[in-house]
Amino acid sequence: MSLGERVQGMVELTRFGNTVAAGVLTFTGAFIAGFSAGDALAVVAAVVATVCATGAGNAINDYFDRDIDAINRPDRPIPRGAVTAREALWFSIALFLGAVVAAVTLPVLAIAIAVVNLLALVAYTQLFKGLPGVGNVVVGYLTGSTFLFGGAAVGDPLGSLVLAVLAGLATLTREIIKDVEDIAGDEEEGLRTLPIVVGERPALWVGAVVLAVAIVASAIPYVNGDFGLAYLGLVLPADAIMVGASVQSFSDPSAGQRRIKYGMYLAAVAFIAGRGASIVGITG
Ligand SMILES: CC(C)=CCC/C(C)=C/CC/C(C)=C/CC/C(C)=C/COC[C@H](O)COP(=O)(O)O
Ligand SMILES: CC(C)=CCC/C(C)=C/CC/C(C)=C/CC/C(C)=C/COP(=O)(O)OP(=O)(O)O
Ligand SMILES: [Mg+2]
Repeated sequence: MSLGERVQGMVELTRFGNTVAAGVLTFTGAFIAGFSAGDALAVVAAVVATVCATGAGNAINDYFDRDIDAINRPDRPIPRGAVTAREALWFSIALFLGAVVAAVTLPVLAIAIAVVNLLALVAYTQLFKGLPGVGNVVVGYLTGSTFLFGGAAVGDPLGSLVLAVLAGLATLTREIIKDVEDIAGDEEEGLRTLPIVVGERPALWVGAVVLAVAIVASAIPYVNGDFGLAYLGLVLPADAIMVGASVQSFSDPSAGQRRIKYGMYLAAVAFIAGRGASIVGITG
């Protein structure tokens, strides 16, 4: 393999798009909680810690999954020979260290969230992924926690609590649907994911109920007066996209989980717009 192919393999190991998205979520958490110019360094450190941690988590997932991926995902960097398993492991360790170095500069609560998250990322593939629903809850927690982490970095972890809980619930639903999509491969690997244990339709119903709770709760920032019409005007279409996606997941899980992700991005934009409007004094 040429140097270029190895570097491309390393970048792919991190799932670059997802790592950048996770960094944006942490920045959003800090923005919703409220930051000033004096928080700039802490926000940068929190974003760097999130990007490194997510890249490390994805790389170590491919390291542990290398035999399974040789069958199910032969295009991934380790099975196709772009990077060796050892290189992937060392790359992941380097990224974990980068996350630790960035995180130790933050307030103690942010450090605590980082420690829990780094341990969860290391343990995910071997410990949580194969237990019914547990891996899904862990990924939901990790995604939601990025907002808490951004808030904690600027001294207000609870400032983005509603956003964190909604993101965690919507991610939980999406992960359950993704497990329905992956039943064939996961069964071959001997994993006990939720749809394998309880059946496809019951699992999709669990996902639908979790999403329904999140959608009802998405009214809270408007009802309690934190955000105004800018929020409502964007979160309602986001809710509608996610309801449609949940219904679609019963006939086409793959399309359903992709559509939920679009709804989640629009919901995140609704929070940013709601906060932006309240900063400039538009409260209606
Ligand atoms: C009901 C309601 C209003 C919910 C709020 C939803 C919200 C604000 C979500 C924000 C979080 C968000 C935009 C997440 C983006 C998706 C993401 C990066 C999820 C974490 O990824 C884990 C997953 O395993 C990666 O999968 P894939 O995308 O298939 O590579
Ligand atoms: C705030 C801090 C410090 C960290 C946040 C870290 C975040 C946002 C993680 C979210 C993304 C995540 C859960 C990554 C972990 C690795 C993972 C679940 C990878 C998915 O790998 P695939 O190979 O696609 O799926 P499976 O291995 O689960 O089948
Ligand atoms: Mg994997």
